[in-house]
Amino acid sequence: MKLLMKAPAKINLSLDVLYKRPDGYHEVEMVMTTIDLADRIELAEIKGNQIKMVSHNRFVPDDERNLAFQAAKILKERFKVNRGVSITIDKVIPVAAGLAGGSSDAAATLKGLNQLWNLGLTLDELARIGSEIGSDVAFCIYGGTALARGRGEKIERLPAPPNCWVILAKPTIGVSTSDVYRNLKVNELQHPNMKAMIDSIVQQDYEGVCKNMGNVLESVTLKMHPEVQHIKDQMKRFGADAVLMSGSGPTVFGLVQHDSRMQRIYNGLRGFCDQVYAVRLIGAPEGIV
Ligand SMILES: C[C@@](CO)(OP(=O)(O)O)[C@H](O)COP(=O)(O)OP(=O)(O)OC[C@H]1O[C@@H](n2ccc(N)nc2=O)[C@H](O)[C@@H]1O
Ligand SMILES: Nc1ncnc2c1ncn2[C@@H]1O[C@H](COP(=O)(O)OP(=O)(O)O)[C@@H](O)[C@H]1O
Repeated sequence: MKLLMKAPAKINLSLDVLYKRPDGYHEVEMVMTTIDLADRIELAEIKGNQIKMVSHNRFVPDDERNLAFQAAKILKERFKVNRGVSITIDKVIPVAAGLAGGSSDAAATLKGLNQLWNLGLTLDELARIGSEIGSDVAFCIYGGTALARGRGEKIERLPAPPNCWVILAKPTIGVSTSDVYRNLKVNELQHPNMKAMIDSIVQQDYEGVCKNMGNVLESVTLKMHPEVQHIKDQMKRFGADAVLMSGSGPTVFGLVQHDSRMQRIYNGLRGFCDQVYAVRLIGAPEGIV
């Protein structure tokens, strides 16, 4: 038997860091939402008792370092599953980009294998297992829009934000999430207004969402990589309503509601940035409006 899963990317509409914890992680508050840019994962039963990992992208490991492999391994060991599976990733989401591609692949693998192996786990149980793999995996299990706290694994679901286009531009640099957190000066941050962001989403106030976007990790990544600031400036100049870096970066996203303005920004950015996408916010979990 075979299963095809969609693994959508996320953006952080708002990302705040409250303090550094004794365990080395940072206590965060983030509003996250899924976008219509997704990897495709094929899960196929194979003979034997192995996990076979297939990836045709040179930046994506095809062994136990892959987060999807780790997801399968945890389920297999914890629930004593004596069956083989091959996991094939068709990579669409840019890698090491602040879009949670690896976390989303892990989440889709957990959800798919839960079905394929008839494990009967709830979303909450899958999210708890996912958070052992990475801080963003729990959010990716639920999808949609959520406030994430703790190190990112405590999820409170939110309604979908007002509909709009998301234009993404990724400069040709990779950013290490742990480097960004390590260089963060937690006492010198300009905190975004998380409550105003959540209220704007609940009230379907598009201008409010735009006005309250903020990401404290920009203070590190923009200094390390000035080209990210340059892309932000260009996106604003071409007419985006609001512009922000996603996660630890380096991907920059801009929001816009009008189709013609989206097209103008997209065409403008294509002139000097290789990886540019224009997608819709999904905002609600698949199948739920
Ligand atoms: C910054 C964010 C925002 O959504 O996303 P990305 O930019 O990676 O997409 C997340 O917080 C990233 O989540 P994720 O990529 O799953 O992080 P993990 O694998 O758990 O951790 C990678 C490293 O980042 C640091 N880390 C991560 C999360 C956190 N709350 N505090 C931390 O200090 C730790 O040093 C950890 O070793
Ligand atoms: N399935 C996967 N897809 C992408 N990267 C993966 C995957 N599994 C492991 N990785 C590793 O995780 C690193 C971060 O990848 P990714 O999840 O795309 O970025 P981010 O954490 O910025 O959202 C990559 O450099 C890659 O080596």
